[in-house]
Amino acid sequence: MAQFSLVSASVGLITLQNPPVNALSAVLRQGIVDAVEKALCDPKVKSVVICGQNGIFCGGADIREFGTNMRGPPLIPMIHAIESANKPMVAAIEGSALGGGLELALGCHYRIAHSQARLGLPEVTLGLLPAAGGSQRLPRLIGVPAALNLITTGRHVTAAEALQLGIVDQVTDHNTVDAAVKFSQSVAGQSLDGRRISTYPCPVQPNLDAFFEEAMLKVRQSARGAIAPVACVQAVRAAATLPYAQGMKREKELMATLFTSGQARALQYCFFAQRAVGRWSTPSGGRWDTSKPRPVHTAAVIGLGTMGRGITVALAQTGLSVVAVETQVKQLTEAKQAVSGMLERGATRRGAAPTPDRITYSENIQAVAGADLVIEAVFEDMALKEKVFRQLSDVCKPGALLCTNTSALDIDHLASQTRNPELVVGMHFFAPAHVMKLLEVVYGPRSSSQAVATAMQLGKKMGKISVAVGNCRGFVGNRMLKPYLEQAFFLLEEGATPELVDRALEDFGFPMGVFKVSDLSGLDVGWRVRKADGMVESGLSTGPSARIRQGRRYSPLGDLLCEQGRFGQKTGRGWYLYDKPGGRVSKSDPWLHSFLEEYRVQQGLVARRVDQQEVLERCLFALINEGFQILEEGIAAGPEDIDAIYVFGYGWPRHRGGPMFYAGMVGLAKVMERLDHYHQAHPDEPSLQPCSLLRRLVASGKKLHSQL
Ligand SMILES: CC(C)(COP(=O)(O)OP(=O)(O)OC[C@H]1O[C@@H](n2cnc3c(N)ncnc32)[C@H](O)[C@@H]1OP(=O)(O)O)[C@@H](O)C(=O)NCCC(=O)NCCSC(=O)CC(=O)CCCCCCCCCCCCC(=O)O
Ligand SMILES: NC(=O)C1=CN([C@@H]2O[C@H](COP(=O)(O)OP(=O)(O)OC[C@H]3O[C@@H](n4cnc5c(N)ncnc54)[C@H](O)[C@@H]3O)[C@@H](O)[C@H]2O)C=CC1
Repeated sequence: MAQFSLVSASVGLITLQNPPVNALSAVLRQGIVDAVEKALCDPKVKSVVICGQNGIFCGGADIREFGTNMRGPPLIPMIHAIESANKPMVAAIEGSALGGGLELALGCHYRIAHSQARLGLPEVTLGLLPAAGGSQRLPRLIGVPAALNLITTGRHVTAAEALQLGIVDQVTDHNTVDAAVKFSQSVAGQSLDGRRISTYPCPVQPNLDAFFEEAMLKVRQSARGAIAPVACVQAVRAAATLPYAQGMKREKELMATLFTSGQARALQYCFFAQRAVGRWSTPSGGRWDTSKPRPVHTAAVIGLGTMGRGITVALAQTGLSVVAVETQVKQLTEAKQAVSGMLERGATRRGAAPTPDRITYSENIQAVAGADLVIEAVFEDMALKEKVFRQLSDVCKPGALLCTNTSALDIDHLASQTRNPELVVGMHFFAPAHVMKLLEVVYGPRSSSQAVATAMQLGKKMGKISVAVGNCRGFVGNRMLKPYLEQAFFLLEEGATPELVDRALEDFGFPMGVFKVSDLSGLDVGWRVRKADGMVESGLSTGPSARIRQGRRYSPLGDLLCEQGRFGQKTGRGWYLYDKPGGRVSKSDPWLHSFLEEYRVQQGLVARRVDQQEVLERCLFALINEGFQILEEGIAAGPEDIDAIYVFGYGWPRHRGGPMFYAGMVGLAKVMERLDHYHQAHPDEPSLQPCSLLRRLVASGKKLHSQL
């Protein structure tokens, strides 16, 4: 609802009341309409202030209403009524003014913001555009380039930037409502003619056609198939070229195409999934709302290679004291330099002071004795990790949490090396650890709920999307990656090229195809794992048995490349060619194509035409099938957990909602039918056999997601 009160004898104060973020639900919209009418009819009221309760102006339209039969007064006439009022309407912005919230404020004649407030039009991140006049008013207020930037990226701006851009009229460090009330009194009675943004001409944009062509090219490149950014550019173009009323018509048409789109549903699902994963639970009864995390003031990191360095930076940036241990002197020296460089660059980006003084370096594990939490990031070698965990168990103070950043190894086995296995969890960061948003918190059967709660809370403080998952080989993300990679290799054997497979995946929306990613992370990483698993036989034998390992189809292609010293970008050659070792730009490699042809001849394989659809179905459905298996085993608590992991850690296109949501969009029956089809053609590939949960869901007609 919206509360109306008279303050300072002549100011009508309208307070938006819909916790937690004052989203513009039907009830709130009705409340605003009623309160505005009251204020305009009351002769005692000379000016009006609109604010939000509990320190937040408004988080925008109520996203939960989308997709339902929306009732209540529509936003657009409500905002027009505010703008056309003959008494000054002032928005008092505290906390956030986002989406419809900012559009409401843009309908007001003046905007006063608290210095800590943040403003933005994030609709594009939900697959929409600012369709309550935002796409037409903002360019008129701040000019086309600045408005286009905010609308196509959805980024939030600080109050200071909003003032500089001209979105707000004043910024205060004091009580925003008091400041707005005073301000409204000072302008009461003045003409409002120059204050109605819809009447402003849009500032002239030089070289309009070229400007919008370039803008469209840019969003198409970065949107990777997302439709909302494209519609946002079209809407702003309408603002720049059409009178306001016609621009509004165009805004509405564009919104109509977005509003019911699958992409909007997927993006809105991601918004809630990102929040849902914070409400974790474990099979042993641990829960987010009943488990109390332990305080963490000092953290330690063991091993300062690629991951340890990033983790150290992320911890220091969170404000913790960090003890960083590395046994190799050369690595330690390099790590110190790298960490201070990363901290400096991070501070420059955020406009904050660097924080290297919070880090103590040591070559000796004894230095971690005072830490509340330790994260081990030494080589992926079980014997080494066992030794480190035994040492930690001896050295650390009682109650210290012992975490491992292992990508795949058994957490419970590591816990068994310590005196307090209940204090051991996985904290699986993703490279680069100070940048990537995802953190898998892996609990073993003996991990205490307090240990899980502590790691989850620390992840949140570090700005990560933390997802609690059970203990199995590869946990959730890497486990699902295995069948995906496997299918990509098989497709090469059957006639595809790395370019074809990557193109299909990139067209689907991944930032990089599977072979480019392999080149980036290093082909030797998987090779080492396959060797440790006893899968690698050196040299190439021929005949079908050469491609069967442990009773299932196996492709030695990756191993053969590694034997040639082709480790990817680091060696300048992998699935692609690079101009030098460490080069970043991939080129098609004729050698690789001849190699594939020779390999097929040697193996008696006849290349056939593989199309993009087969690439997507085999790679993605095999990955999704593993996701169902993971759900069935209870390794992930729900589909949101898997989807969040893939969207935030593996580049799954957000506008497709994550693999499990995508399966629902495609239709579970179709996914199962295609898997069955491919499994019949390839009976030696168990990852193509639909798992029993998928079969049961299809048989019962049940859905995995209530949104679908
Ligand atoms: C606001 C925040 C910055 C706060 O952050 P924080 O404090 O960290 O809290 P959170 O944990 O994020 O949130 C707490 C809690 O609140 C829920 N929540 C947050 N925002 C919303 C919201 N807007 N709606 C509903 N619920 C919300 C959140 O989920 C949490 O709950 P939980 O999930 O249970 O844990 C932060 O929350 C934030 O960033 N929020 C989102 C801001 C945002 O994106 N706003 C934009 C919303 S979209 C919008 O405003 C669009 C419009 O206004 C346009 C409307 C026009 C509609 C016209 C329709 C016409 C259609 C025509 C087509 C016709 C088709 C046809 O012809 O049929
Ligand atoms: N590289 C990646 O992309 C990711 C790696 N991981 C995991 O993180 C862990 C570390 O991986 P990377 O950082 O890539 O390895 P790395 O090889 O870059 O670094 C490991 C570091 O540990 C040091 N070290 C070895 N034994 C030590 C000991 N006893 N005490 C202190 N330091 C010791 C080494 O000298 C080296 O500097 C592995 O378990 C890996 O599986 C997890 C996610 C992603």
